[in-house]
Amino acid sequence: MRGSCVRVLYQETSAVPDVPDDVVPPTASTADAPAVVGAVVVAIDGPAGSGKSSVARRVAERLGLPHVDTGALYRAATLAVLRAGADPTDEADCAAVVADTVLERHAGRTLLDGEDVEDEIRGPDVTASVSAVSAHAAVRDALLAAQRGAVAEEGGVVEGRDIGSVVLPDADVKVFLTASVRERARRRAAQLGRDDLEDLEREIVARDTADGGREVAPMQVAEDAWVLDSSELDLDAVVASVVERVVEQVAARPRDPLRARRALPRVAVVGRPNVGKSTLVNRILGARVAIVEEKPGVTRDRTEHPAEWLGRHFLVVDTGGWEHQAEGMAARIVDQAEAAVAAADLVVFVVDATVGALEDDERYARLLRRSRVPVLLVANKVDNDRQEALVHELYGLGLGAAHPVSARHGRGVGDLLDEVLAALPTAADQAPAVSTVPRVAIVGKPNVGKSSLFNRLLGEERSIVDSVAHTTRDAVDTMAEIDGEPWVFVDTAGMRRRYRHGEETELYSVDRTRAAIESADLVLFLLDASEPLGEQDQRLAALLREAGRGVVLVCNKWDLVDEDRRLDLEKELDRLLSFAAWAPRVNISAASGRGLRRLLPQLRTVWDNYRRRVPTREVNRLVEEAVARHPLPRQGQKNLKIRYATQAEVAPPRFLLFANGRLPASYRRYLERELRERHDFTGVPLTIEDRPPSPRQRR
Ligand SMILES: Nc1ncnc2c1ncn2[C@@H]1O[C@H](COP(=O)(O)OP(=O)(O)OP(=O)(O)O)[C@@H](O)[C@H]1O
Ligand SMILES: Nc1ccn([C@@H]2O[C@H](COP(=O)(O)O)[C@@H](O)[C@H]2O)c(=O)n1
Repeated sequence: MRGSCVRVLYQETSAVPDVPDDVVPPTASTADAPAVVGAVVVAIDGPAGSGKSSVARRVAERLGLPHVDTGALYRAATLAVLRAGADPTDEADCAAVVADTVLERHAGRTLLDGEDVEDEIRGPDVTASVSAVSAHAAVRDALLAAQRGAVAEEGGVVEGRDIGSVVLPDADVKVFLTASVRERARRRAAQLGRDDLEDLEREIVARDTADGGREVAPMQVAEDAWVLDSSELDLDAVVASVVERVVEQVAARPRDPLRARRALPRVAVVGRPNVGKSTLVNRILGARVAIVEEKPGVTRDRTEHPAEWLGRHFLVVDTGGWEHQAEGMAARIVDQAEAAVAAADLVVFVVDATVGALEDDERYARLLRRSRVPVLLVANKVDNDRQEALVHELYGLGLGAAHPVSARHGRGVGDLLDEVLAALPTAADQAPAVSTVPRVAIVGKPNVGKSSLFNRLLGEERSIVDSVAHTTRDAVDTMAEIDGEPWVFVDTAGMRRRYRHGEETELYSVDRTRAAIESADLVLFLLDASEPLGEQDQRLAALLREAGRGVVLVCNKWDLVDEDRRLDLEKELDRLLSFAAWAPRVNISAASGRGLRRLLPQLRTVWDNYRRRVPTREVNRLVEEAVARHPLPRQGQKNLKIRYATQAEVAPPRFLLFANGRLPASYRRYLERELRERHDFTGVPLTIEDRPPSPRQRR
């Protein structure tokens, strides 16, 4: 059997290697896929000939997103059915054909079992039968995960009939593109060079009726879709309004750090060679459809695949076999497996239950126990009840009870996936809500005066409203009202003192400070102005640089600073905080209270700036004017162009530039300076990202 699976690839592919039964190998690669930052998903549904493909392709091009033509998949599946001589109205026949077919899309072409069929699927025979084939639940099921997976990482502009309602109900923007039947027939006639308008109208109505009247996933206007009637609009006007809509939507999207930092949680499947990892991965990906994808910079020894279970999406990372003291190629595989563990949110450690725990399994278990990643131990090859007893022998690995599965037969895999979901972080776990009350972390090396500053800030008339202890560590956040305004001070327990070896020390650690900074909006970075700045200050500055929070620099012990020290300090500060020239500075003496009057107003200003939003129109005007003053450089043969600009996020502000190539960092810095000149972003880091076209669009 040629593999009991439909493989649907939306990536550039090389030759498809021979594969053993039920193993889907990684074959695709994206040369330099853009980072998963602010991936946008645009769904464009609509009736036949309404302009979906033309609009989706251009919108994708303009926004630097992949274009996903789902109709091409149904058309290719239909061609396979016709070629097999199967009956397009017979669900079982169609499903059987589709299950034994390899469908690929790359560079705008459609391949059926390796053959380019892009032109043939657009012909009248396929068009006449495609509605019948696509009405079958079994066919739709087979293609569903592939369509979702196609946008799981990079986002994309996806066109079809049920994208906004069924395939991607969480799409950022949903457009239902329509036009009168007469207009669509006219356009089609022009496109195909036909003049039988009435026949064309009849064909269009027949396809709309079938697609809108079927029981499964009919064509329909999704509840939150924007209906755009293009009967009296030309193509450019339609494209411009869709792009504008997307840009506005992205700008209005609430801050979502999970999405911004990493799209999906990762589950790494690891274990010795031949314990059944790949078979398990294929089971997890779903019996019949997998988008096989290689990540840039990742060799075939470690591949990532979008997967879904009970409506939740995650990435499954398939790794090569782990061996102790491996050399050469095997050593590289081990490196990749270890890297996969380090980057994972959850590790599925597979052991062959029929041979029990070998020395290498024990070594690997020790390594995993030391890692901070949660681990699910899986006993594979448990094909029947009798073999369940084998599981108990794996307790000795110290990773808890093993989950018995048979990856080959699917036994126990559903239960395992339930466990995977339970162990994975949810979006709610990872994405702190947008703050309405500012959260402030006071950070600085031990004994720099954090507690004194905190007490001074709160003063006598100010009331502590509440202190909330976290459950996982002894951090305490303090909510306080200062001059009638609520503030949260993060991890105030970290400022407390404790005794160790007879000495008073602070509860201080870099990890703890990092956690405090990450959970805050604003940071008061406290330095001892009276002493040379040292290594600990540098370490904290590095944390600040990474975290991208609002910052007020506080130079404490100012009463001890003489003229010589002041001159040295300026130089030291220039070096230490060269990346944060935007941070305001207040010199204080927390002990005497001198200078403190100025601190709270600064903090308020930074808080306002941190949430500042510049309207899209204004951002575009500013960029246009900046480009007019300093034209963009050429990139090879191409004139670089910024097509749109928008502020995609607040708190902290993030700007997106949709360009036709990579903008030099120096140019982004220039635009940052322009933004700061016209808008008050004192105290706030600005991120200026460009979104060049995806590799597929560059071809
Ligand atoms: N707003 C428009 N004004 C004029 N022509 C248009 C407009 N939109 C699309 N067209 C033209 O109409 C024709 C059909 O468009 P297109 O193939 O993109 O439709 P479609 O919705 O993808 O069709 P199908 O569902 O059959 O695949 C193309 O020649 C396209 O250039
Ligand atoms: N999401 C989708 C996309 C398409 N179909 C079916 O495929 C036919 C061809 O689509 P085109 O966009 O290429 O015209 C279409 O008529 C539908 O029957 C679908 O069902 N769902």
